[in-house]
Amino acid sequence: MRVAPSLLAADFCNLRSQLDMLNSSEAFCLHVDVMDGNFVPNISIGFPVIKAIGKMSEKPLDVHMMVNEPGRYISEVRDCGTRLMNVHYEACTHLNRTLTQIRDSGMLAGVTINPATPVAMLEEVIDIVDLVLIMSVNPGFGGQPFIKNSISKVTRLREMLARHNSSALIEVDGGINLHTGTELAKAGADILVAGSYIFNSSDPHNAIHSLSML
Ligand SMILES: O=C(CO)[C@@H](O)[C@H](O)COP(=O)(O)O
Repeated sequence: MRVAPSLLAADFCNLRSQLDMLNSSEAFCLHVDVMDGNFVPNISIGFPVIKAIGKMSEKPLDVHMMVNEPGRYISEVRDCGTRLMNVHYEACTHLNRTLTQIRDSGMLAGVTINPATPVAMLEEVIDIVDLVLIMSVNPGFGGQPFIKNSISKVTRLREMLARHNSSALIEVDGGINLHTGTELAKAGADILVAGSYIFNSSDPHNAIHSLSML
């Protein structure tokens, strides 16, 4: 299993040491949450901080834009050294255009769906995405309980990808631990995003390792 630690749960007073730990871990990429206080109720970090993270990270950045109309920020996200930009289905008026522009900018394009959004809504864009992120909590906060129907959404998405002969990856984010991660692995998830499970652990390195063994 590929593991994407969510930096939202990291100790921002000690970002350098947190990134050193992640650089030497089995993490596949770093998941960076951007919140605008509008699409989601919370506000997190912006481009100057992400750029600094990009300079220190040896892992690719997976930037999750919890922002209305994220297409306005494609060049800023790319200039932070981002490998993959995730935008919400619910936040883009012109989703096809935004995903195409992300790819044209040289990044991989990810589309994200909220817990209440059916997988079927992705049918018309699935051929132009590199990754689908299924939110297994309502976005905006770390530490929330896992929403169980996310598991059957992974199954349905796996079927859709097969029908389209797509190699897009399936990422799941929110309430991930060894138990929920095991269920998601069985359903066909490729990447697990985890915040609290990793950063609240007394041994974050080992927490990443344990998820990577699923
Ligand atoms: O995007 C989000 C929340 O909006 C997530 O990335 C959380 O940060 C995951 O946190 P845990 O549920 O693993 O604590």
